[in-house]
Amino acid sequence: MKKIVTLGEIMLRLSTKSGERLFQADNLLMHYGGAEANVAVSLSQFGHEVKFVSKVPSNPLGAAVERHLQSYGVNTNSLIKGGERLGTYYLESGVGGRSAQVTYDRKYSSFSGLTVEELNFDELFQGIDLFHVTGITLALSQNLRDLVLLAVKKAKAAGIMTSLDFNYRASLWSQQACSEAIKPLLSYMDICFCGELDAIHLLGIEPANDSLLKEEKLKYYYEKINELYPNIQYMSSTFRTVLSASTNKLQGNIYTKGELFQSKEHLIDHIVDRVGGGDAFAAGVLHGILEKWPLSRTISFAGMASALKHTIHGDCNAFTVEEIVKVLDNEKGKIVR
Ligand SMILES: O=C(O)C(=O)C[C@H](O)[C@H](O)CO
Repeated sequence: MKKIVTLGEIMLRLSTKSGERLFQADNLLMHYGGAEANVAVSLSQFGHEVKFVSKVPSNPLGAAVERHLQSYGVNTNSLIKGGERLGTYYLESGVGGRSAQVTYDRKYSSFSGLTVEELNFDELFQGIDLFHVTGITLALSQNLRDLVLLAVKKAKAAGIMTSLDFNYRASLWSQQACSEAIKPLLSYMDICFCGELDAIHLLGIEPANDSLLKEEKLKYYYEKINELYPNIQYMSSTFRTVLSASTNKLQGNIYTKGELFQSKEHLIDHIVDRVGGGDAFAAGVLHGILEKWPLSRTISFAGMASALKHTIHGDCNAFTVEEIVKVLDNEKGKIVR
């Protein structure tokens, strides 16, 4: 069991039933989610001691978020109470060729107002093995950009492994602004979740030769990123092919020291909910790295963790290591007795 801190925003998610536009809905389904919270939940399900750091309002919604996290075993002692409101997002579910649509309503949230003065990183990072953040937090306010930069510097100085999921969200900010905020973090990161589009549009890397296979292209991008930021130990991403809103193909990739390891390509049909699939994947990768598993096993586990997430409602993955490994060993379709 390792000790982990993740920091980010958790929101109320309100989603339409399948087959309904947002403006038609008279009933919305409630869940709680946020990239870093989703990773915290997964890693807690994997048996780690995980602290989620955030700020939520001091009202029944803030209390509900806390109970949600606690129900998955996440430590909420560093959940600060205060500020104006819980960020919210609306999800119009996709069907067939119509993809899902997210509408954020998160301005002036309690989390976006969180400042450096409210946290004591020296205390927070004591005995911690891994600190995980995502680019979403950087998009929310200047104080959060300052806070994340300070946090990763402090984590690195304390010898803690650091991880960043780029998680670019176009509706929150421009590529230019994201690029400016992300680059200063990269000299302090050990693990990065990023792919081809991040390399080109956020890090300014020259596009790979089009004649290359997609694996060769990814290796090219990771090599180029490593030339700029040699301290990054692992880079990871998924290849996703969207066949329809309910059928995707997904394959995991992890790269280290010039070598790329891949999971099998999962055909995920009958998708129940794909939100949080990337976070389930990231948590799987982080678990394998923390447990010093061979990277071939790490990436198979992460790919399967993500595939399983697509079968359940909400943003969080709710599978244990044993359950994921059992499906990996057993593959699908068989009755588990
Ligand atoms: O989109 C966001 O900002 C979220 O954090 C909501 C979701 O939980 C997240 O996108 C899933 O990765």
